[in-house]
Amino acid sequence: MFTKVAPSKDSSRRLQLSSLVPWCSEGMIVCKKINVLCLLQEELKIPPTVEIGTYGAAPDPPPPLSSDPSNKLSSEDEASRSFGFGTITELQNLTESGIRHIDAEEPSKRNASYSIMASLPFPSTGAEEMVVACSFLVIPYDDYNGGAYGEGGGLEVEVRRRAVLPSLHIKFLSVMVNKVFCRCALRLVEKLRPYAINGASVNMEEKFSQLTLDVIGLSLFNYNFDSLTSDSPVIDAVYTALKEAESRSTDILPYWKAHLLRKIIPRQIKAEKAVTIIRETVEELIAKCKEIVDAEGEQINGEDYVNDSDPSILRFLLATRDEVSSVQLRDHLLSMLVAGHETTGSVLTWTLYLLSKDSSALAKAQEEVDNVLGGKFPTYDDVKELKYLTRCIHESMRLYPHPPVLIRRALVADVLPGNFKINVGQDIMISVYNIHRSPQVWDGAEDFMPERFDLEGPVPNETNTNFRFIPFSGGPRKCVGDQFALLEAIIALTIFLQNLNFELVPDQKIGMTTGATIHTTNVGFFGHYYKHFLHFLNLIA
Ligand code: HEM
Repeated sequence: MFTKVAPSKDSSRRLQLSSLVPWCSEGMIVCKKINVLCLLQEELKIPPTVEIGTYGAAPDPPPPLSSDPSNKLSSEDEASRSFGFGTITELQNLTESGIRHIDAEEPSKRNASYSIMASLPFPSTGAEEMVVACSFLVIPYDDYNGGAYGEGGGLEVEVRRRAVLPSLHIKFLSVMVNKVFCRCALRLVEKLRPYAINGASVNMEEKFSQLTLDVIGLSLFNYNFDSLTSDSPVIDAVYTALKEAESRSTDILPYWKAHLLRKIIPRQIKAEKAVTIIRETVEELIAKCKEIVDAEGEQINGEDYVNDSDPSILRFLLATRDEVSSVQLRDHLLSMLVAGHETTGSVLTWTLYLLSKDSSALAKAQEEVDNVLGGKFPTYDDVKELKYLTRCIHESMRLYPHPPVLIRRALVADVLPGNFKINVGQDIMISVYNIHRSPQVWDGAEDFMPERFDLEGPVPNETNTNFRFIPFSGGPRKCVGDQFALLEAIIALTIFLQNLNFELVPDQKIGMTTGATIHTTNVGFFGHYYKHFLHFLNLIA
């Protein structure tokens, strides 16, 4: 998305948003590929292998935890299984029509991922999926694995979450606001100033991607990618690996699982090299940090421990001295790098885009920023007062959720609300995009209306919206970085709005293309056909 910038103060904080980075293949091709994949899987009777965001070779399909389907709940039990906000029966009542018929008569003839995808009518109302989302996102690890950012089995995910969650405490977040988020955002503004002065347009998707890479590097390992300023082999490697992860999520066949092919196909050779560079860099950072922690005999003092000279998550994790190997630590950190980089960059891109299309919302957000901060840097406490801007970000995540689809693989046979019969090894895909844009779920579903989320009410999440709003997913696999990401996005936009005005470069046809997140693209389609097409694409991408 290209934008034109102008310095704030005198005339304006104006930046022109314009065209786009087609990172991924054009949408129609993606959706055809997935269809073909599903048909092939059905034909060959192999479990689906759609993966998003994994590094390196994918693990083998997990063995079922329970080989005895009779251990499953009876239908009465099923109906009364509680999900914290109601039983399945109540959930079904959330939609007027309940779940639509979805080829449930002959489930054994189909692979469920195909079955579920094919039988939800396109465009789906979103309401059906909301009900399913309510139920299976909150089911414990043992029953479903696979997430948007990796396929780790239940235990692996639990270990990872237990390891990283304590590091994201409030004190850490407030230190990050000051030491990392504000500084990186200011650096972005400095980088944009020349564009503003010269009246040149700028690709904001690229700039936000660089910003969020710098932020996540500093926060995770106190490593400055400095991608806003420079190019380096490590930055190249990160982008190559991320792009590969995204491409794999839409490849027709997972040919890259074959060891030999990984050694001869140029794209795979490049990807393997990139992953090696990243792994070695992170291993080096871990080793260095470990040396310092050991030399200082550092001991953690309390749950909200932050080291002043190095407040990173790596330092916290090493100082806690939990039983975790360097390889595990490296993989925890890399999964956070993948999960936390492009997502936040995309949220920033689309929020800016939406604000550029709605001058009254933009004016309100700018006014709030000026009133609350009066030109000073935002602190952790100030963020609570930036209510309108925060709702703009929520509304942007409603319209453009990243990732647009959540994936789970069933480890045991199950029956979801609406009598969706699920067999072991089958994939279930929930289109967050459809839920978030469903007219049965939202009034003015396609409109950008930040006020729909009460400014004085609680921050919207999956629980207080009954799974109508699930940008960070929900249940045991919910995003661990939700608070971090929200703060990062609020601070970046605040500093951006304080310093720059912006407008879209006129006459652009901005569209979407999906990978692990929704990217902007100027390969556009118009009107109803385009929307219809996207609905379809996002349901199965
Ligand atoms: C606005 C930005 C972000 C969005 C929209 C987002 C959204 C999500 C979603 C939807 C999931 C998948 C959950 C599922 O499969 O049910 C997820 C997982 C995850 N996110 Fe985020 N995320 C964001 C930023 C971050 C950041 C900044 C971090 C790290 C600091 C992070 C760390 C993770 C991790 C580690 C997982 C995997 C959890 C697991 O393996 O169970 N995310 N995120």
